[in-house]
Amino acid sequence: MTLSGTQSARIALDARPEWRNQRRIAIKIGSALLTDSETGTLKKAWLEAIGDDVAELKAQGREVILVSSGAIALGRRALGLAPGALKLEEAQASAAVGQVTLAHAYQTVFRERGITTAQILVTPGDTEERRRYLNARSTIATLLKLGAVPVVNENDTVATAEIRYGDNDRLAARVATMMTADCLVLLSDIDGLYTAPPAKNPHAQHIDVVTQITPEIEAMAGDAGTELSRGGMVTKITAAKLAVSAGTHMVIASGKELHPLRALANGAPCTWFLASANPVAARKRWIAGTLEPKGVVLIDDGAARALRSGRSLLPAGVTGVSGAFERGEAVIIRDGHGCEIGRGLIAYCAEEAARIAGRSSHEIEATLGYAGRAALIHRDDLALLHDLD
Ligand SMILES: Nc1ncnc2c1ncn2[C@@H]1O[C@H](COP(=O)(O)OP(=O)(O)O)[C@@H](O)[C@H]1O
Ligand SMILES: N[C@@H](CCC(=O)OP(=O)(O)O)C(=O)O
Repeated sequence: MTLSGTQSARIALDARPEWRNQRRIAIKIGSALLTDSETGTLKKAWLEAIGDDVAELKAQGREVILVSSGAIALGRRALGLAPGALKLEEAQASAAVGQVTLAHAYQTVFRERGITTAQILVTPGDTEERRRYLNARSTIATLLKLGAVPVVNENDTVATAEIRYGDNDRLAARVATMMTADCLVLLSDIDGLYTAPPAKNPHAQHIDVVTQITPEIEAMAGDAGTELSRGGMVTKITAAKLAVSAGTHMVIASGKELHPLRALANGAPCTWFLASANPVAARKRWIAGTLEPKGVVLIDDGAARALRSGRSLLPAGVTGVSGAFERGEAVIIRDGHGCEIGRGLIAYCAEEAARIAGRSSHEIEATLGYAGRAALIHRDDLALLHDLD
């Protein structure tokens, strides 16, 4: 049976995922939390408290990715722009100024806690186009492996109206799903979703858990955004749809008080949107079922055994390549009998893949003239038939 929104509101709190089981966590921080709307400056004490919270999460062995807004809000005041709506070019100029302040503030506060931060500026193309998606994913994965905290924002200075997210809620959902995060936390000025916009509906009720995003749930969001914050609840629900369909839980929690992540761990009120699958399984299904394969890679028996035991596909095990594909596109992998054993996102275009087929990884540089990735298909980008339900 499908639960409606109001039924899901009555689901017992024990339906919430355990906070302690969330190993890779993306956290979105909105402009209104981080900046003072009167002075257009950073709220230093708030950022210090987030630094403490993230340090605690990292000490528990978790990986943290921050998606932080605030560049436009910080930059506009420095440029002397009057309050009110900004033209696109003014917003972009403000972001160029404010992003420097923002990145420096994170670097300073986190360094005091022994944490290295890294700035990642992305456009929708970087998270959605296959070729660039692999680059963004692999850079962020490397930073996480090395213990750093990536601080992501949209590359507002170059993104034009048609090709930008515009709000960081959806950007955060894309980043979280691209990184197969277990959960995405949207820190907001409100402690979750209510049955109606609370400012206009004093009797609106708080919703603890959403198991399915029905039209009834979507209708609960009011108008989008304010001058300082772009999305309102509308973009948060869109973000929730993106997240849960890719296996990432999403939670909306209040960031108004200091130490909001500690509060979340201690059971503060919030709204969880539940994903039905885990993010790794959901990504494998996406690779296997959603993407249209653009080519075929034939592999030998040794490579087939290596893949089945969880290894990446190296060029040495490839006996043939066909089709026209770009780096990052999906291909079918067939064994020596011509049977499909799985699909994957390939790290080289068709022409390059054919040239390195059968060669060992250390010959890649001499063959192609540049040092590419050792694996033709990384194990994280593989979906083998025997792994799928
Ligand atoms: N059904 C709803 N439940 C909760 N908040 C809602 C709802 N509909 C609209 N809102 C508004 O959405 C706001 C949060 O979004 P927003 O201002 O964009 O915050 P942020 O800066 O955190 O992205 C709330 O303060 C509230 O006014
Ligand atoms: N990329 C923009 C953020 C835009 C945005 O989504 O703001 P918010 O609604 O505060 O999360 C900036 O840094 O100003």
